Amino acid sequence: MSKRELHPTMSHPSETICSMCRLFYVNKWVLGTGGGIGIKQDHFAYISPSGIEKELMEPEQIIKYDIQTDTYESGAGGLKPSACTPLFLELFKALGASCVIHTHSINAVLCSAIYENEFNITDVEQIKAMPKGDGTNLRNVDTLRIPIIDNAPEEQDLMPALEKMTKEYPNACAVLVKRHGLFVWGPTPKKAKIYIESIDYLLEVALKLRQLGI
Ligand SMILES: CSC[C@@H](O)[C@@H](O)C(=O)COP(=O)(O)O
Ligand SMILES: [Zn+2]
Repeated sequence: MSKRELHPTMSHPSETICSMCRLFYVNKWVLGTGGGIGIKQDHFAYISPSGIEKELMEPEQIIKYDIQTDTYESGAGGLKPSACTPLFLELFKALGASCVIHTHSINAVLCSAIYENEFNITDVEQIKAMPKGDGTNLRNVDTLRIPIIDNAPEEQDLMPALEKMTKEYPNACAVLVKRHGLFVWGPTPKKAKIYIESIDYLLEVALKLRQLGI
């Protein structure tokens, strides 16, 4: 993925969504149509379409959703926006995110099953890539906390738990959904990418430390 593809003024959000999904597919984060991305720009949200292989998406298939009117233009082939659209919109509105990434990463699914209500980790260098919520980053000795909410039969049914989470964790940049996956957000696509890469790495470290009994 080139620097240009993550630069808000150099690349269209639809291109950024497609190139990030191709990258995430290699990590097995968006296999079998799972996962998706929403990017907010002005009063529009660019959202991956529902039910298609996310690594094969083309920019013209990305849905342009008007946040003010709650309407959208169908992507090429009459595609609908992701089932995660209400969750993306809520994270834009409640926490000021501009990019939300959803994956079905194996590390996320395993950690969501092992930890009860919150994943937490401290004393790992990569924690320093994570935001504290006040414009600075956490220190390696700080604790990164990621809330965990229960899964639901349909994505829209996750809304009450997501809304509760945004009030209890106003500085959060991620939430795990039990046995489902991970949502990570940031003020730009580039930052959201850095956060999700760091979080997945930290989830894997936690799983391996546990396996080793450390
Ligand atoms: C493998 S189906 C997964 C979906 O139910 C959902 O959780 C998901 O991640 C993607 O939904 P989509 O509507 O295709 O954007
Ligand atoms: Zn999902």
